[in-house]
Amino acid sequence: MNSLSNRAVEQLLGAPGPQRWRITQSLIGLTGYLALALLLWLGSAGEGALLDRARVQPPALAMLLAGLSGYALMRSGRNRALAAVWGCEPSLTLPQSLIGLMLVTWVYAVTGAARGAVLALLVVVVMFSMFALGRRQAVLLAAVALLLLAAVMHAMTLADPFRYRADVEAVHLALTALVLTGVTLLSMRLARLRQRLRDQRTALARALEQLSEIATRDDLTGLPNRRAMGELLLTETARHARLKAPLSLALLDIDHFKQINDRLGHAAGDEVLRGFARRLEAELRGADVLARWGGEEFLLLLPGTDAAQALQAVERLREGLRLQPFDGIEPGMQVSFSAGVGLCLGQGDIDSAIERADRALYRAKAAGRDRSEPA
Ligand SMILES: Nc1nc2c(ncn2[C@@H]2O[C@H](COP(=O)(O)OP(=O)(O)OP(=O)(O)O)[C@@H](O)[C@H]2O)c(=O)[nH]1
Repeated sequence: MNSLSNRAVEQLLGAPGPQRWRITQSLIGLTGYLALALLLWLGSAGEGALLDRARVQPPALAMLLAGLSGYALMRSGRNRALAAVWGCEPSLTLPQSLIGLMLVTWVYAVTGAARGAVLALLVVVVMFSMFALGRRQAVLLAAVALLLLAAVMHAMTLADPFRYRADVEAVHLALTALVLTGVTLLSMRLARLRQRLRDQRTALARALEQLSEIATRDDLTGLPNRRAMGELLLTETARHARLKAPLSLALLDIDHFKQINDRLGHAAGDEVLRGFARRLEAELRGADVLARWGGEEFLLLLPGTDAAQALQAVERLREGLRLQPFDGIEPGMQVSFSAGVGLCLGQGDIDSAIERADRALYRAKAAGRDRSEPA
């Protein structure tokens, strides 16, 4: 039963999303037109009716046609193509409101003594449209509504000055102008509030992005930090176990870094860390990830790489580093690193694999530095 009603809603309103909202709005418009056409029909029924059937029938039919075509346009999705051609938003609010205004002023012209009530409808059309329009379009729409009304009133006072007195029409026009001005000012305020809300949402999204960047990046080198690498290790080991592919990691430590700091200063030491990260990253393959593990220590993750290939990759990094001396910090300055390189056998092996790499790194340091040791 539930799925049946869901299917009926889907048939009527289309798939969920922004277009469904537009279709719903067009259905609300169609309902409004239907209600007004029904009122005109009822008001013109029977002997001595308030309204003249011959005069109200054409605008009533035109309203039905407009309501149905509005729904058909949205339901078929043709509104998007039209919006692209006209350069407006896909709800087609402005053209639809202009049609609504013309129809309502037409109804005003044919409803004789009952026409005063129609003015409220004019305000309703403008009010509904203003929620979707920008400030300039809102003012334009209110101005068009008043101009249309003034033109119809003028024509009526010329055609039948006894029934349509100029002073009564002028009062109608002035009151409508007053209400429309109020509605326009209110909608401008709403538009400002909506804009502020949009700006706040954008700022919030940007702040969240920055926060996640801060939480996962090392600010000195721009590399993923220890926390991000920890998460990556968990997902990558699980993925590689599923793929039954090897995964290696290498712990890299810059040699004699304390001396660099002591001799050149902490700021130069920072610059070396940045330059080291940049140089190594430039040599890495797309899938490999280098993270700052702490101090002058880096962890390299090599997906789809066995231990022998990982050792080769680390030696390629060493060669790349050798070819790019740190001239900007001190002419001819060479920076080297020692590394422990080995396989990681799965999620449960992450900590021990890092420990094995750390012990291998210690051996590389003990053996004279600037070399790699298998873990
Ligand atoms: N400039 C700078 N120095 C750092 C940073 N993090 C750690 N260090 C320094 O890195 C140095 C590491 O020194 P040690 O652990 O003795 O190692 P080392 O001098 O590289 O010697 P070996 O590793 O044995 O070759 C310490 O002096 C730390 O203060 C940093 O972010 N910036």
